[in-house]
Amino acid sequence: MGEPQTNEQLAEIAAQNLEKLLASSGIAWQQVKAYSDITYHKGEGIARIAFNRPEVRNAFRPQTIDQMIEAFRDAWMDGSIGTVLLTGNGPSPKDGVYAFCSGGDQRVRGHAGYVDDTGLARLNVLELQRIIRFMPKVVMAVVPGWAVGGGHSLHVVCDLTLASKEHAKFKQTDPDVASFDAGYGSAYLARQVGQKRARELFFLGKVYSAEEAFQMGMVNAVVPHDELEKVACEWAKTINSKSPTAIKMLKYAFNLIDDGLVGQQIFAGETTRLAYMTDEAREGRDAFVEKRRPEFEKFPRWP
Ligand SMILES: CC(C)(COP(=O)(O)OP(=O)(O)OC[C@H]1O[C@@H](n2cnc3c(N)ncnc32)[C@H](O)[C@@H]1OP(=O)(O)O)[C@@H](O)C(=O)NCCC(=O)NCCSC(=O)c1cc(O)c2ccccc2c1O
Repeated sequence: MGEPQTNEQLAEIAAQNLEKLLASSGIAWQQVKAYSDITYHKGEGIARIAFNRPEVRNAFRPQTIDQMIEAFRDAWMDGSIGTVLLTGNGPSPKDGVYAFCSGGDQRVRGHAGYVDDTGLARLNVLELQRIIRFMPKVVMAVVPGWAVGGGHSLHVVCDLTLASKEHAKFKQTDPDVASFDAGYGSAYLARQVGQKRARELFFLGKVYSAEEAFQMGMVNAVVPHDELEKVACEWAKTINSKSPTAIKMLKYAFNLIDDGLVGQQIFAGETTRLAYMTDEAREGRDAFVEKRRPEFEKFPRWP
């Protein structure tokens, strides 16, 4: 891309790219908080959380994931947010290539994990996966470019994936760098694309286009690149127009069979919340507080 540029020039190009990207959605985004490795915006009931290290294909280091976890927890607790978009800013100011995420930053991989500022070796992307999986809101992966390694696994764990027709590329490099996501990244992928395809993805590490990923069943829609953010926000608005309880219970219902007792616990927890909202439950609580016998005979035994 022409002459080598200074870090300041690259930062300026990246900032301009981000401005264009945010404007392309048609949402009046509000920045929630400034971070070093991610960006976090909210608007019209949608949270947009993005990797912001485009010069390394949005590879993550431990602090990237710590920041992601903080943003996701905020979106989880914010009652005005119905849908979260997980994406990667770009393109790279160095060479114009787009990325969703290229997985763990191999430059900070130590002996036993990815080393943070305190010297601790971490695998905290697994915690982020669990938040995406267990939060009661729809999380949509918006894939503008490379989704690779641990970045591929993140799109797999999201509820939905939209991919750029021109630039999205899917690739599993884990065995190339002697790593393996033996949880959602592989086993849940097999639920989406079938056992043979999932094994092919991991064992061969080939590159798949958005269209191929769609045909396989791991992408919901292939979208012209310039419309990706806009379409993602349209999908989010449609989801947000529906019953929040129904969406939450459906997400947990879809998860349940693959999540074992944790899945049952989460689904059951939400049925407890619904039960707490009944007159029958209020009677149980009130009778205890008022030190009297609960009058449960008032309540029907629904067939
Ligand atoms: C993503 C690519 C296929 C893109 O190829 P391309 O040719 O377009 O770009 P370059 O290779 O030239 O990259 C440009 C620039 O970015 C740097 N970079 C890219 N990816 C990373 C990365 N992951 N870490 C560090 N740096 C990266 C690259 O070095 C270039 O820098 P320059 O300074 O030279 O400009 C291709 O880049 C690629 O294959 N990348 C590596 C993908 C990869 O192997 N990722 C790690 C997989 S393992 C993983 O992610 C993982 C993490 C976990 O925390 C786990 C936890 C628990 C279980 C499993 C885990 C896990 O598997």
